[in-house]
Amino acid sequence: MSSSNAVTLFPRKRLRSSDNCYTSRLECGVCGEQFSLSGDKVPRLLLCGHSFCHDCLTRLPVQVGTLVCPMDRQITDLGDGGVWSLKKNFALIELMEKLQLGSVNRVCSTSSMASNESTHETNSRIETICCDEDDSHVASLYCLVCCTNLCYDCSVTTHSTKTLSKHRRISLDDKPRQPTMCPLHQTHALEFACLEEGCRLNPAMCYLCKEHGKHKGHKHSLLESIARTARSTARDAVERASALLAQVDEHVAKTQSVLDRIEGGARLSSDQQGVVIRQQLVGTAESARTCVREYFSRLHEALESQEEVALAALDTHVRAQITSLRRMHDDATALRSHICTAMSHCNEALCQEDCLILSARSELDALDQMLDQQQRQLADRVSASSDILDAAIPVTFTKDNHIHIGRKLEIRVVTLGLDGAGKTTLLFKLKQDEFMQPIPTIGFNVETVDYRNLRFTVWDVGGKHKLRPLWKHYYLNTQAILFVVDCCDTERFEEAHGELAKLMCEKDLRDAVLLVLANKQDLHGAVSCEELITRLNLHKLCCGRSWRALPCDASTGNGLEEGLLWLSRQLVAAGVLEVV
Ligand SMILES: Nc1nc2c(ncn2[C@@H]2O[C@H](COP(=O)(O)OP(=O)(O)OP(=O)(O)O)[C@@H](O)[C@H]2O)c(=O)[nH]1
Ligand SMILES: [Mg+2]
Repeated sequence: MSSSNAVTLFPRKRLRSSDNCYTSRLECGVCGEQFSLSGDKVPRLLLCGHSFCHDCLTRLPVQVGTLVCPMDRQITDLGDGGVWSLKKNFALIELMEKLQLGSVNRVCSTSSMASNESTHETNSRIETICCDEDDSHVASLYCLVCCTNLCYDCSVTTHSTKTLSKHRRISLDDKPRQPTMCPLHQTHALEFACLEEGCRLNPAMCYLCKEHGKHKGHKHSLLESIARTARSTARDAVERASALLAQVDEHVAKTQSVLDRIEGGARLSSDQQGVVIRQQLVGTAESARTCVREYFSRLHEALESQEEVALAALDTHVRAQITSLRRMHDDATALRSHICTAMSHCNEALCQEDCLILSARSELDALDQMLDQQQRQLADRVSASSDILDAAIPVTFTKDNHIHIGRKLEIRVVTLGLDGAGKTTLLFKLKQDEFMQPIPTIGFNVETVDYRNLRFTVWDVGGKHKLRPLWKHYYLNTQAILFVVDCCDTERFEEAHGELAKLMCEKDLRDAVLLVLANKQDLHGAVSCEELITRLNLHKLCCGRSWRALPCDASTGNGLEEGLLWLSRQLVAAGVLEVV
């Protein structure tokens, strides 16, 4: 084999500085080329102890069956076999094998160090072995004769001769592994694995360990088959890990992209001409903050304008009240002066003699009449202006922030429900705090019920079947519906449900709040309010409306106060303010 075809066991680039000291000893002293494990460059020993490659030895001059060492000129007998009869330098070959193994291990350890940088890269480096002929090529074949890793091209070029082309080359995956020798019996390879639990830490053994040594009689298996299983497990794990890694990468990218979208900030991108553009992106967090700020800014503006309207209404009210009070005050002062004048006339008359007082009789009668008249007028004026003569200025706000100034804010309520549910009884309990036995209502009853600074005008309409078509005439401007149900009359729950369902569809009652009164709780057999809610399916029926169901009974009035409070909270902003 020519030197160009010589199998290079140690690609020069792979040798570390510590390996350089071996290099000179692994080179033939004649041609200066590296020894190989076999073939033309295999080292052979002369009797003097020097080694030269087989190729060079065949070129040295043979004199009478002897060779002269080119180093110390000592003579070695060749015998019949010529150069082939010289022993190979096995010590050197073994050293070269060990160095080769060390080189492979270093490749692996380099790969594992790189795993800290990226597990992906690690996987590919473990798989990648360089071609021994050219480091820049990736090996895919292994020559069983030359013991070299080769890429396809180098395999063709280095094995082009007739002899070398017969070398068997196999896929790198099928490359036979070097057997590991037993540390106790160095001539025997580790071929078996001990399966005993106690030998778990160090299960590999050679034939001697198995038959006669410390693993004698232990259960065992072939090291190769166990290693194959372990390798297959490792391969599966690598596959699964790489699939998982892809998922994790995707997840990491996604979380980062969401973070970027939330946080915003500077982004670099390039346009079609490749010019890098810096963009400042607004994150969604900042957009949401802007949205909140804008909403409250609009709300502040609306509230400020509503406040101005309310203050203007209050000022107008106060101005009107003051004007009326001043006029009333002036009138009263003028009246007082009239009365004083009349009094002094009367006092003067009292001092007159009898005949003189007689002549003043008609004048005194007129004065008397005038006093009567003034007294009546004053009483009328005082009763008509009871509101004006109150220094308190109660204010109430509706849900849409409109101001109501004065004692009572009027609320229109309509009481509906089946006949006999207790509507009229409840109305009288509210109005007069009395439990009455009313007759069935034909037509309607109407009463006002004062509650704090609200005045409820309650319309109670008869619930008999033939009267129900009249209910619709009471809907307009109704702010609240009281729907009364007799909780003892469970057989008519379905009928009650049907009537309530119709009410919920009425256009004029769209904005009215609904208070369902579970009445007659004092009677034995009355279902609870919770059960009524379920039986009438109120959550579904009243969905989207401001509604509540409360237990009550008209005999004691239990639950009515709570009902009025709930109504007032629904109808008036900030609840019901106490009159100042
Ligand atoms: N024990 C008890 N009886 C009640 C209660 N509420 C109403 N009643 C009685 O139930 C009956 C019917 O009451 P009404 O108030 O007339 O019923 P209504 O809903 O006005 O009936 P219509 O006017 O026909 O629509 C009367 O005998 C009431 O005394 C209650 O809470 N407890
Ligand atoms: Mg009635």
